[in-house]
Amino acid sequence: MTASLPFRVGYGEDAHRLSAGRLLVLGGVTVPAERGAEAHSDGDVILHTLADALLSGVAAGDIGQYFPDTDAAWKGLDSAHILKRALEVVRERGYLPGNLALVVTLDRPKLGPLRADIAANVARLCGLNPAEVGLSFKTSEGLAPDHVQARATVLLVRAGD
Ligand SMILES: Nc1ccn([C@@H]2O[C@H](COP(=O)(O)O)[C@@H](O)[C@H]2O)c(=O)n1
Ligand SMILES: C[C@@]1(CO)OP(=O)(O)OP(=O)(O)OC[C@H]1O
Repeated sequence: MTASLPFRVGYGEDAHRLSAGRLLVLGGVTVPAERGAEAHSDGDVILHTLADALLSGVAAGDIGQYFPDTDAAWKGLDSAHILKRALEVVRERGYLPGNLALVVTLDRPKLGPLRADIAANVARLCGLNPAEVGLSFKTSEGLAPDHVQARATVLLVRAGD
């Protein structure tokens, strides 16, 4: 792919069921919670959705193609590795992340007190300033109390511009 466009946009989503005995990891930060995400990996919906958004921005598929959940090698995987691979693909195609807009839907616990920590860690993993990481939290208003979900939009900027 030639980097013909100065900017590209990417979008991603991910959701996991909440279950007892699992850690709740969001943006690489372990959140004190009674339940965590059921998943093949660590179930970090922020990093999964972000990696999918990055890949979609350069039309490079999705994380399931790079890290199939049928492969035992990825069991318990730290999702920072998934994000790292997606960032490499974006760079190989001539782009860099500009800013990120993330939304997490979770009824409990409240995530507001962890907003700065999560944004700082996501920024660090992406090589960005925390001011480039927008993080919104929503409850499902009790409509989906047993899941955690994230959505992300990313701006990609042509490298070297
Ligand atoms: N897990 C969550 C969910 C929401 N918040 C914050 O609560 C406020 C109200 O959210 P609604 O979904 O009821 O509109 C909002 O300020 C969210 O940031 C939260 O901290 N943790
Ligand atoms: C990350 C992978 C691989 O460990 O598994 P999960 O942790 O279950 O996550 P999901 O968001 O369903 O998608 C991608 C998978 O291939």
